[in-house]
Amino acid sequence: MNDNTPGGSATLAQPHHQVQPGPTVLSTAQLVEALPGALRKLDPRELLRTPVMLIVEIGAVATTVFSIVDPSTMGWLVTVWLWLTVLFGTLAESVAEGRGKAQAASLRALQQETMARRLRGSVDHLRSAGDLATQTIEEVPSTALRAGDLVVVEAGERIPGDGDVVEGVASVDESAVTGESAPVIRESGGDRSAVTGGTTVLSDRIVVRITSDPGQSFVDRMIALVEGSERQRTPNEIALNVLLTALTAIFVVVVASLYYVADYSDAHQSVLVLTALLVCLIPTTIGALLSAIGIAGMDRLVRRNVLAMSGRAVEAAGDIDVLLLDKTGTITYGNRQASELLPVDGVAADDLARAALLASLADETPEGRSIVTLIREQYTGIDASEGSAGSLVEFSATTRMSGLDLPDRVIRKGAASAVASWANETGLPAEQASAPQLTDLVERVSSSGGTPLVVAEQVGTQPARLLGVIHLKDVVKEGLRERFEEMRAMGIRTVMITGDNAVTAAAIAREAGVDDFLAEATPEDKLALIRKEQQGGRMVAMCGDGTNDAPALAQADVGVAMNTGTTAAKEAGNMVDLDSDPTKLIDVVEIGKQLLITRGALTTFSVANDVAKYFAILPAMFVVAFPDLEVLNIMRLSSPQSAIVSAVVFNALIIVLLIPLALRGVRYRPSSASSLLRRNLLIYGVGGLVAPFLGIKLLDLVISLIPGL
Ligand SMILES: Nc1ncnc2c1ncn2[C@@H]1O[C@H](COP(=O)(O)OP(=O)(O)OP(=O)(O)O)[C@@H](O)[C@H]1O
Ligand SMILES: [K+]
Ligand SMILES: [Mg+2]
Repeated sequence: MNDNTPGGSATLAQPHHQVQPGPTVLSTAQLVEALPGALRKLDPRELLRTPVMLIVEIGAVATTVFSIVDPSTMGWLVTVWLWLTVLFGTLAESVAEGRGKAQAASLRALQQETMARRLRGSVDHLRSAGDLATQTIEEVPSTALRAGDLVVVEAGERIPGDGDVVEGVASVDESAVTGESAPVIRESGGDRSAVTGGTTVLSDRIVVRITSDPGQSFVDRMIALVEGSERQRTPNEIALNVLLTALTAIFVVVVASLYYVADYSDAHQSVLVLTALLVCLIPTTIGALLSAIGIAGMDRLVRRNVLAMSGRAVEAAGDIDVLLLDKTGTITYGNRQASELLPVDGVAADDLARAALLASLADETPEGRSIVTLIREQYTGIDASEGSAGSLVEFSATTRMSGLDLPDRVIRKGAASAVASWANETGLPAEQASAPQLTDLVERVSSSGGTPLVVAEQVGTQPARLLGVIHLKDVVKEGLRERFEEMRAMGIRTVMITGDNAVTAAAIAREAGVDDFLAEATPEDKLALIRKEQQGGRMVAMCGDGTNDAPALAQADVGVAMNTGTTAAKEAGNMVDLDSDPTKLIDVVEIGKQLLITRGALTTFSVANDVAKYFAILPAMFVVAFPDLEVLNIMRLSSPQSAIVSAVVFNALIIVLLIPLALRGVRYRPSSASSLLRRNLLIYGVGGLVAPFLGIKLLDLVISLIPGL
């Protein structure tokens, strides 16, 4: 299993795969499907979230009562169209939600109950008792699994729940979740240990520690996400909603006082006319489409295989200044494999091999296992039986070393600087800890982009001896350079952060085409770098895959975890990229910007529209009482009644016409914020002012043909 199969999916060469373009018009099927949901949303308690639409509904109730008491053609026309206005609003939201339904249905198929083979006892207890997979096994339904349970999964079986591989290596078919058919490697110890419930093991046998309780799995969260049921409104969206509500409240007061003013000046206005006026003046267009815009933004991300757990992060992505990327597993495929052993002068190759083997026998990381494989293949006959008497010193990202403590000696392997300072502590003089020959070997490996692990041994209480270097190789993912260039054009600086040494980091940074790098970084350093950037007022995105990236992923404004990464990383970030493609951030940024622009454009359009409608209705209402208002009657509509009905109909139709735009998003082209603003004000502001004049005039020509108007 230790071949060089990329750990990520193989989709990197074609980052924009399978993105269906959004609809340009609504299909009848879509509308019919969305209708039941739209009707349910007419419940006033649901409408409380969008007070603008609640006011329209109250208005519709008022005109219904009015029309029953005092029936007229105009009364019923206004009433019907007011109800349609509310319905079009709920329909927009329902259509937006509907787009995720098919995907949710296929995800639900992954949740079917399977039998799981659960091990009795804790992992440590089982491990000390021998091979995990031969322990007592009980069959339980997958729904009975709880976080902490251990299960065995073999080739051909479905993984019964989310978890981390604690023993073994397997190739896994994750296509049901990621849509990518190439199998991925999942293995214990490293950053590729997380498995998703519902995916299938293709080869070998793994022991998985379940990490989620029923109902809280990754697939559960995905379903909630694509259905939009868990959508939290973002601070921006809430602020805009408050603004729209305030505007609505002002118009309610204005129109109510108009009732008295009109009465006083003998130009009495009916509840019907005033309600129609109110609905035309309040920002119904954006009120109706606001929620659909947000849902559609999340949906566009899902279509690009990115799961955003928070809408706030999607909006933040629109303003990103810096992108930090972990190296191993993010920029590279994360399959660091031992490729050669390089002993220093005076050390026999077999002695280095034995020490390296001893230091790796119990090392469950992919690096450790690949060292064992290499030595077993190339240095046959090395005896490492004494290893069983030793105790493992596990690798940690903080010490950057691992090894074995034997009764008579201690063996360490790890990052050159870490091993050098350890050797120094055992009494090895500093100049010997960085002897020129060893430094040469380290340089040689590093400058090729490889990771050097220095191997050292301390016998008794003597100073440690440095034996040589293990060359770990990793492969940079394809197509990164062009995409990082695109980011540069968008004004985003890319910085690679790695626990590796500076020379390796520089080589990989050059190959991948990032702007800058930070080497020998501990998890704390990664976190500190993000804080520093944020304190400088910059918005930071972070892409990572490892448990050691988790704090940084949590701190970043946008934290994108690779799907190949650990459970800890996926839980810490606010997005997961199912394709494990760090350059996917470009799409995330574009969608974030597009979301903000679409909301701004439709708000501008909505308000401009309402201003224009004022000129259609007010002259019509008062022209009989005040003939002087004739100068304002620039639209020359056929009758006051027809004018009012036309305005109400236009107000409702414009919502339906704009649903496709709300769902698809306003087109985003990289350009400066100010030119974007200018362009949008021009199109949506001026467009919003002109549209009602044309629309209402045309409607009036038709509506005036109706008898009684
Ligand atoms: N199994 C291991 N035993 C000893 N040392 C290791 C082992 N694995 C990695 N190292 C050393 O520790 C350093 C840090 O490794 P780690 O996987 O934490 O990197 P990182 O911080 O995630 O950065 P990146 O993923 O970007 O390379 C490596 O560069 C390597 O020198
Ligand atoms: K309106
Ligand atoms: Mg890593």
